[in-house]
Amino acid sequence: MSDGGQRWSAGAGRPLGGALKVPGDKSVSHRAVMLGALAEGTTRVRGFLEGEDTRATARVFETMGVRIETPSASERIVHGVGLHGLRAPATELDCGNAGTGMRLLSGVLAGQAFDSMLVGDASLSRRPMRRVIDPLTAMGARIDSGEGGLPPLRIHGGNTLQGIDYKTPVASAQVKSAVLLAGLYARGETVVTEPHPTRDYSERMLAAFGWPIEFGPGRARLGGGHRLRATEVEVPADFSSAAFFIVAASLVPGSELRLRAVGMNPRRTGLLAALRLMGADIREESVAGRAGEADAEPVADLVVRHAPLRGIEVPEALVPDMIDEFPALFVAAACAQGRTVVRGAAELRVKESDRIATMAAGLRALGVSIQETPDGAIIEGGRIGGGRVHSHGDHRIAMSFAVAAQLAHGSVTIEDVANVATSFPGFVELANSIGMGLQAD
Ligand SMILES: O=C(O)C1=C[C@@H](OP(=O)(O)O)[C@@H](O)[C@H](O)C1
Ligand SMILES: C=C(OP(=O)(O)O)C(=O)O
Repeated sequence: MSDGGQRWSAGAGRPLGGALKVPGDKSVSHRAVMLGALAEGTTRVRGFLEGEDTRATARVFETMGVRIETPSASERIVHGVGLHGLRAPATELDCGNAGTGMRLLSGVLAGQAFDSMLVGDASLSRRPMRRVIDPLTAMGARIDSGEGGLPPLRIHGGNTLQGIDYKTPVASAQVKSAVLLAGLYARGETVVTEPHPTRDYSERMLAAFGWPIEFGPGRARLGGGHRLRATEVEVPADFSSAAFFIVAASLVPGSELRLRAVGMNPRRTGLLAALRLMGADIREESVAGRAGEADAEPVADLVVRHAPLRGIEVPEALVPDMIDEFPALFVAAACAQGRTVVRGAAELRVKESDRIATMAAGLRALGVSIQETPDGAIIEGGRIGGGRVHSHGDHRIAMSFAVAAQLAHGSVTIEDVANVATSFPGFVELANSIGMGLQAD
C-alpha cells in the first residue's frame, strides 16, 4: 500500500474536484467482528475497513478460535461461536494501535472462563486503561495492568460478573461499550449513563443482533443472559475519514467535491456543525436510513464547495460529536479569518498522540500562531507556510497536515505517516485522485 511510506511531501494544490467514497467506518467494523464472533450463526460484513486497527481485532478473535473468511476485499464472513464459545488463546492478543479494540475487548474478555493478555503498540501502551478497569472491576472482573493503569492488561477468567449502574466520568463510547459488553455476561441489569451522549454503535448493533437493549442519548440499559443472533452488517463510509476531504475542499479556492454515502450517525457529525458556524458550504444529499432506527446507520452524500471560513468559539456541546475531527478542525481554524477557541477537549491529550500538543507543534512549524490550553487551544487564523512536521505516530495528525499543505505557501514535509494505514488505507491514492498532489517518499 503506497501509504506505507514514512514521509509525504506536498505543496499548495489545485482546486479539489470529483466524487469519491472513503473506506468503511472503523468503529462499526470493530463492533461487527466482535458481535459476529459472539453470535450464533454466520454474519456477513460488507464495507469492512481493511485498516490495521480493525484487522487486528479480527486476528484477536481468530486467535480465540473464530473462523473469519475474506471472500473479497472489505468483506468478512464471521462464523460466530456464541457467547461462551471462544477458546483460550495460546498467545497474547495484539490490538496494535487501536484504543477501541483494546477497551471493547477488555469488556468481552472480563466475562470469559479463561485468562487472556491484551497488548498493543508503543502508542497504545501509553493510553489510559483505568477508565475500563475500574467499572469492570466493580462488576467483579479481575484485571492486572502495567504501572499507572497502562497496557498490557492481564484479564483473569472465571469470575462471575454482576450488572452495574455506571455513570461514566468522561464522555467515552469505548468505556460505555466495554461496560455494556461485560453486561452481556453479567447477572442482572447493566445501565450506563454518560455526561454527554457519545456514539451509539454498540447499542444499535446489539439491537441488530437481537439482544434486548433500551437506549437513548446518553443512556443504555441491558440485561445479561440472552443470545446474539447472526445478521448482515452494512458498514457505512467513515465520517472521520471523509472529514479530511471536507476540510480540504472547504479551504481550497475553486473546490467542489462529492463524498458518497458517508455514515451520518448524529453523534459523529459535529464537525459539520462547527464548519457551518465558520461559514462552510456543505450540502447533504441522497440521505438514506433514519437517525432514530435502532439497527440501521443513516448515510448521505456530502457536497462540499469552497467558502471563506471565519474563526469561532467551538461550542463545547459539540466536542464528543467531533472528538476525532479536532486535528482537521485545527487546520481549518489556522486558515480561517480570525480567532478560533477550542475548550472542553482534554480527551485529545490521550489519543494516539497528545493531539493538542502535536497539532500545536506542527502548526507552529508552519508559522501559525497557536496557544495550547489544558483542554484545548486558541488558534489565530492566517497564512500557512512551508516546513517539516511530525505525526508522532498518529494517523489523524498525518492526514490533517496533508490538508494543511494544500494551503501552504511552500512545500510541507510530513514525517512518520505509515500509521495512516490503521484507519485509512489508500489515503494517498484517493487524495491524489481529487487533486491533492501528495507524494509518498
Ligand atoms: O467507540 C469508538 O469506536 C470510538 C470512540 C472514541 O474514543 P473515546 O471513547 O475514547 O472517546 C473515538 O475517539 C475513537 O476513535 C473510536
Ligand atoms: C482515537 C482513535 O482511535 P482509537 O481510540 O481506536 O485508537 C482515532 O481513530 O482517532
